[in-house]
Amino acid sequence: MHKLISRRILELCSTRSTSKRNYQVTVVGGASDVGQKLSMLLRSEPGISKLVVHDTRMHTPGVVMDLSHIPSDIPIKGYTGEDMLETALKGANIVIGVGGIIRKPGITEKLWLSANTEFVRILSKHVAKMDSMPFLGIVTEPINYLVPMAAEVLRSHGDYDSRKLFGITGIDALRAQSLFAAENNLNPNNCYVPVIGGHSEKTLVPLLSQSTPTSDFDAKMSEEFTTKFRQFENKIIRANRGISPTLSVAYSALLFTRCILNAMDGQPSRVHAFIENNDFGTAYFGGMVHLDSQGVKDMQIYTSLTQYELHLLERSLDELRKDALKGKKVLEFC
Ligand SMILES: NC(=O)C1=CN([C@@H]2O[C@H](COP(=O)(O)OP(=O)(O)OC[C@H]3O[C@@H](n4cnc5c(N)ncnc54)[C@H](O)[C@@H]3O)[C@@H](O)[C@H]2O)C=CC1
Ligand SMILES: O=C([O-])CC(=O)C(=O)O
Repeated sequence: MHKLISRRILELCSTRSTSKRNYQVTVVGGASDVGQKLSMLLRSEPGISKLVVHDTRMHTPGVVMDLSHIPSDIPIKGYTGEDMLETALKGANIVIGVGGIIRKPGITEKLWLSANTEFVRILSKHVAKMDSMPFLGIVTEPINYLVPMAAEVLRSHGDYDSRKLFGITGIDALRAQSLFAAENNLNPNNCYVPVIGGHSEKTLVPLLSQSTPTSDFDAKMSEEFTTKFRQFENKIIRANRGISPTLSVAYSALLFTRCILNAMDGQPSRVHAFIENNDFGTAYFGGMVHLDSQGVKDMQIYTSLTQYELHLLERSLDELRKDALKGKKVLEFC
């Protein structure tokens, strides 16, 4: 039964929206590397009635003009500068936050963190002022504490609906799927490995015990898989000469948007994301989220985890508690 569900999850998330209704999607930080790629992918996504690209970068109009030369029946509009953020958000059903700063050589951890915190703080504050809360998906890192921080800002500035706030973490499931297929010499399209926990080396928990197809990894192989999987982020940054990945990240944000479009239309939909969830003794948790037209319905629960997976989960929860606290505390200094 579980295997069938897993396969279905894959089908659902990669199925294009067949939406007959129309929805506005606003990409904030849309002139960034990830934002441009995501906007290009969204340009031909059915179910979107209007694509809005917002960024503080002065070349944003050029990015929008470039995108407009890809023939599409989806109108596209661009806005530049923080004073235009309110206008860019107006009417949005889905808002994707992909701004801030990318990790790259010369950018210190402190600068990276403060720029990304500021980006998410400003975005959340403006979203809180909207007439009704749109679906808000955050790509900006570190997700483990910027999503809890966004919730705090939304709560203190307006009507906050926790069912509509998501950290976009589909990249983790895509990486686990690709690695599992490569290690087993399988077609990735037929593989699935659930990933729970958070979006950082110490909090990612791949569940090989729940894989499709069933894994015959012994304990040592499972540990090796987990280590390799958890190091993917650093490995790709190193291979990219110090720069964060953008292609697969944009693709995972496309899948996220698609799943939300399907859910808004009342179709069964599930998405891999980091959300407010108290079920595991921490305020926020990531995994496969079941959606309905109002947002989060519940999160997939897995049984029969191995001792090793339970140990990883315990350690992950400790870290997630600290990250959520950091997210709340960081606002005191803003
Ligand atoms: N969740 C994930 O797996 C990953 C997340 N990321 C995150 O995605 C974000 C974007 O990465 P890149 O596209 O490579 O960054 P980038 O450095 O190419 O661009 C960042 C963009 O954010 C814009 N921006 C900054 N403040 C803004 C504001 N207040 N309003 C509107 N726009 C604003 C900048 O003008 C710039 O265009 C980064 O924060 C990074 O942490 C990147 C890779 C993986
Ligand atoms: O933190 C970053 O910039 C990169 C990242 O999240 C990832 O590759 O999963």
